[in-house]
Amino acid sequence: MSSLIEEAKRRAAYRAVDQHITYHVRLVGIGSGSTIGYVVERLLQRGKEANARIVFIPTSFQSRQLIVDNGLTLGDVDQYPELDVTIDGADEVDENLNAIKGGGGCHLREKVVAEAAKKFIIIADYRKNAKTLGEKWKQGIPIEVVPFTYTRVIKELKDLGCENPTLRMANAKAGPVITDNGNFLIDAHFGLVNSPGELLRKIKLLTGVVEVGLFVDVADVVYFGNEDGSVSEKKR
Ligand SMILES: O=C[C@H](O)[C@H](O)[C@H](O)COP(=O)(O)O
Repeated sequence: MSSLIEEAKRRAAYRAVDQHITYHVRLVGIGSGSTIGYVVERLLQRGKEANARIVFIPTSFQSRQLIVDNGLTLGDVDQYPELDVTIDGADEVDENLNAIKGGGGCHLREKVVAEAAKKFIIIADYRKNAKTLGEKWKQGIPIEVVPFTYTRVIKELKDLGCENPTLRMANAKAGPVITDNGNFLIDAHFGLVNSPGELLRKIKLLTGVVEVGLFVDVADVVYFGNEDGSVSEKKR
């Protein structure tokens, strides 16, 4: 990954921490993916004392490891159903702050932890900044499904106009990717998504679908790290 992209992720993450993890914040959701690592990096720079009063809620196995390995206090969303702030990455964000998430297959828990927070902040590099969803992210909308339903869901997605729904296959294992929740993932290509709310509702109604990687009307603020080293902010 180019250092320009990594630097863009880092700047967006640092800005989000500096602006939103303020003195009175006690419960913080920690997203998943590569960008979120820079959030933890920034938190650690603030020193032990600043983090000691905060409980961190993970959104995946990876995010849980990140919290534990860096000596932060771990909680879970079943103990804390209402959080102050959640910060997370995204695969693409449109001009209305709707997002595609789940490139790493974590979108079920990510959505729960995002919706639990009073403020949901997305951090991303410039490659993810789009006018319309589907413009830049070409890997489809991630959909978590109960394993035995996947051929049914694939058929129903085709009936909804999906171009090429594909069962996500693992790289270092034979067979499909298994999510943290023991489910399968389907990546569903719908081209440009002009009405993400409508599409989300249609997919979510398919029997066997556990969660869809469309985050509609959830984000409050998005920070994009730009190529020139600046950070842009979009607010709802
Ligand atoms: O399932 C994964 C998550 O939705 C990630 O937040 C998303 O894929 C972005 O990841 P990254 O920061 O690595 O681009």
